[in-house]
Amino acid sequence: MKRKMNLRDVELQGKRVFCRVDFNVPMSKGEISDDTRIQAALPTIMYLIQNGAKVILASHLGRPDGEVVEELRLDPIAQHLSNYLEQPVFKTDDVYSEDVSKAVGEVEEGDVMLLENVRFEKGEKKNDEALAKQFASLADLYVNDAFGAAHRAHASTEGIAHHLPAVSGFLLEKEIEVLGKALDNPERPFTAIIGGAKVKDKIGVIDHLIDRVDHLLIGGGLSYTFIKALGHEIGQSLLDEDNIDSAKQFIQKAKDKGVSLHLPVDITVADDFSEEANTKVVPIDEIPSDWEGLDIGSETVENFSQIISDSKLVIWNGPMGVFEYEAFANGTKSVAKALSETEGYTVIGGGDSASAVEKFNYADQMDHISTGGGASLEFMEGKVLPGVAALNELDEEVK
Ligand SMILES: Nc1ncnc2c1ncn2[C@@H]1O[C@H](COP(=O)(O)OP(=O)(O)O)[C@@H](O)[C@H]1O
Ligand SMILES: O=C(OP(=O)(O)O)[C@H](O)COP(=O)(O)O
Repeated sequence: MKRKMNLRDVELQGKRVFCRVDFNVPMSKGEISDDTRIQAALPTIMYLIQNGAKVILASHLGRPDGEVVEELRLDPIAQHLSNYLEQPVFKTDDVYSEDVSKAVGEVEEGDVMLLENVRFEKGEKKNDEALAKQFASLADLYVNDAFGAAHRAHASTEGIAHHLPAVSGFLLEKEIEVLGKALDNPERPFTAIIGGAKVKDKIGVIDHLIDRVDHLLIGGGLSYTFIKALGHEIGQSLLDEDNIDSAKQFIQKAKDKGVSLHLPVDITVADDFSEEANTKVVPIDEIPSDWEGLDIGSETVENFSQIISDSKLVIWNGPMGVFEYEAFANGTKSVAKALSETEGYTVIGGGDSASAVEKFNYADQMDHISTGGGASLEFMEGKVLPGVAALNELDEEVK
């Protein structure tokens, strides 16, 4: 198998480098509320600086849909980044214009420039070839370090790669390596934990993982469709009627393949979807008709924790309950704790699971927390990520 080229494979000294990063960070009142993605891009940016590149960074923020949205300008991000780098970050007011092109011409070795939010341009999301060529005209080399946006075929994530030598940054490379190894050559026992709210969104992941894992643990809102598929009544719990048959098929497929599919055995039910609701823990075949399941119960927590503890590799995507409310956070918190304690390698697949791990202060104890929610889900579904596919390959064969 050939491998994608990375930063170490190319000469950077004096080169103008267009580096796509994912600085799509949560903002609140103009302030960055979580800068994980900015920090995650630092190794690549610092390497470019230290190796004498002229660095032109590009990112999207939010979904401005081809219009200039003042609140989505990247100025606070440029400021924040400049604090980390301890050097100025020159921010342009346009994404692409004659002024931008001129300013780029003045960037010197070791300088860092940040273009305006690429989604202010209509052509970005359309993967417009003219815009991709304009981006390419600014540089000698393209580096993609935006794993969080690698599932998007946009002008700055995919199109540009056809017009310049194109290599991966360190973050993108690590994400692909960790997730790829888990799927292709996992240490065993290999356990996947899938939770969250929507069965529909997780079907592809479950389908792909069931062929690879030893244990599949299912919790959270989507587990009720499985419990229903087993023939139990689930009261007011979340149900995806259209996918009961898929759940049945997965239960059968797991049996056929010898994969241990673990569903909750008990549930924390509530008489209302609120923090103040009355709650109790019941076995899955005793959910009262006017109550709803909002977390996994204590026996399930014990089962899941034991399996996690015995695993060599664990991938987790989706919370076990409505962890935003303290009353229903125990399952998610306990699974996070079990992951923090296992000797196995632990991978958090972005999105809500990553927020939960942060919230409960277990982030430092995880081996890898993906910076991409949608991107890691698509990767775990076995889909090709366009932002990765477009990068150049090295001719040398690797094992
Ligand atoms: N039993 C449940 N009933 C309703 N919602 C739930 C339940 N368990 C988890 N959730 C909700 O699921 C949401 C996350 O779902 P989803 O977007 O599918 O996960 P992810 O972002 O990890 O992929 C959380 O906001 C959580 O409150
Ligand atoms: O935040 C992102 O996605 P994620 O929340 O699924 O990780 C990425 O920056 C992609 O953004 P998009 O879903 O608007 O294309």
